[in-house]
Amino acid sequence: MTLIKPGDSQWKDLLSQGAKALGQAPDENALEKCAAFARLLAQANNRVNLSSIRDPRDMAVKHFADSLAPIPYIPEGAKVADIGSGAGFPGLVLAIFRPDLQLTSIETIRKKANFQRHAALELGLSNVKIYNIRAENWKTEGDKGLLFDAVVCRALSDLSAILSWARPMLAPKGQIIAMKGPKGAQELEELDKSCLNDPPLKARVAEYSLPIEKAKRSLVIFS
Ligand SMILES: C[S@@+](CC[C@H](N)C(=O)[O-])C[C@H]1O[C@@H](n2cnc3c(N)ncnc32)[C@H](O)[C@@H]1O
Repeated sequence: MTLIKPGDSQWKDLLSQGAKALGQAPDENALEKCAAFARLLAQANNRVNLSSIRDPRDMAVKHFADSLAPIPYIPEGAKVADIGSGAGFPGLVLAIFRPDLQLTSIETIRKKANFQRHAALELGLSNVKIYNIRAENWKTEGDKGLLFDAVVCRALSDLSAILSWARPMLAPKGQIIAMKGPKGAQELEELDKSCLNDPPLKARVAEYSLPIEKAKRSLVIFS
């Protein structure tokens, strides 16, 4: 196996392959921004613990390519919140691949939110705002009155907690996209269905394969 480094040309090839497997045709500008983001994350992760995914291949596939899975479900020009965004996944990658989106990234741990601010500035991501708050405090501590067409999250919490945090942030007809591992359908099956009332939400599951690794992943989509 050849040695690949975060953000080098082989790393970009891997991400490009992963993006294509998920139906996205990445342009060179998006690939280069992701590469720069990967280099910043790798450097920062040497100093402070921001993410347990450190292997460059895993970064390309499990962080960057996987972050693209919600793209087909997000309408053009949408206002999107990523809650519990950690070091910026999927939010910052969505903002890079979809400059039409207005992306709000919400993360409660200060060092992670600060890293995202640094990365967004370095990468010139003018469509991103980062809030170091808890998602459930959006209405009081966030941008008052701003509601979202889509609230996405990955590896955040169980579905009932996600719904309780995301629902108050939704614009009319907004949707919640929870990125889950292989057991999204089972989690939805086990969800207390009273969580889907008032106002009513419909739920569905879209399964996909993590590119290259072929591991099963799922999106639980509430709309
Ligand atoms: C397992 S990490 C996942 C990070 C990122 N979404 C990813 O997939 O790489 C979960 C993140 O959610 C953040 N978090 C947990 N509860 C939160 C809340 N109520 N509001 C905002 N962030 C939260 C944690 O601080 C942590 O960074």
